[in-house]
Amino acid sequence: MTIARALTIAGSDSGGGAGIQADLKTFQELHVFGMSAITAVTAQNTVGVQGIYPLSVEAVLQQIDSIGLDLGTDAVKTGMLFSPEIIYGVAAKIREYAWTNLVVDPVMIAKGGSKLLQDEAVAAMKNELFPQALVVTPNMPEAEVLTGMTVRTLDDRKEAAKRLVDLGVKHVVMKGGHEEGTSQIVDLLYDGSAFVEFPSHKVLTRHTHGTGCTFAASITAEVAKGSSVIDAVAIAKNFIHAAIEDSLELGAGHGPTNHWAYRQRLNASAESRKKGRLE
Ligand SMILES: Nc1ncnc2c1ncn2[C@@H]1O[C@H](COP(=O)(O)OP(=O)(O)OP(=O)(O)O)[C@@H](O)[C@H]1O
Ligand SMILES: Cc1ncc(CO)c(N)n1
Repeated sequence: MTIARALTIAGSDSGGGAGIQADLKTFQELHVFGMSAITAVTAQNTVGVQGIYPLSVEAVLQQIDSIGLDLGTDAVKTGMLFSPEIIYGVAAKIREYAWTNLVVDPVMIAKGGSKLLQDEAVAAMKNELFPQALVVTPNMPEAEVLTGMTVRTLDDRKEAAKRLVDLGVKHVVMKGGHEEGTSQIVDLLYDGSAFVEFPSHKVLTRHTHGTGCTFAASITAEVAKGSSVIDAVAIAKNFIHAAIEDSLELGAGHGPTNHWAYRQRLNASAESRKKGRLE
């Protein structure tokens, strides 16, 4: 049996809902062996970010080498990268190991407003990481920073996606979680020639801590298993939707999503099919 492997290069969220913790839980749920290189340790919970402690560039790159020189990986996801120095180093390592299944979640700001990426790191991300990316997954505020344009409507998101493909990105998923005044959320996939829409109803909940990390980690896991990007996004959309719908109601603020909800639903439907056959 071949075992699909995925590496996340991201920040640690002590609260367990976002960052490295969300990524590894998601990889595991999708039957992918998860590995990590931590860029920064955050003291964080559902209420906010209480502290950010970036690691040295050397410490980040050594973790990547430990994986590159031994275990190898089938896909890589980047999340919170914090500084231009970390981005330059990470981009060089990804090039060195010729890791082409790269999913870049351009994490900038946590739900409470804390900065997880320095302003001067945006250019490094665009110049060094985007040209190597198979998929980039901006939310609407991130798309605005990356393109310099206002992103409110679906047409704005289509224009922003085109601008990101012009930077060398192969696929853009423009997430719609921040769209206001709608009962539907449409995530938009663009591959440089066509748009595919992934609609779902909007779950009315405040428990959306780490939705972006979990969504991008699901895409990474599916790509690691050999799925096409379009199939990976379809599964990721179902994974995050189940995780938001069956939320755990933890903490006093924006609680985490339920990383086992997708598997629980798959098991339940397999069980009822089995029962149907026996009856
Ligand atoms: N209330 C909701 N109901 C259903 N799906 C949602 C909801 N909020 C977000 N999503 C889905 O979650 C995924 C992440 O979208 P979003 O735009 O919220 O990312 P994000 O802002 O980067 O997340 P975060 O920064 O909290 O990790 C998308 O697939 C989006 O459709
Ligand atoms: C470590 C970390 N990465 C990403 C996010 C964005 O959800 C967060 N809140 N914390």
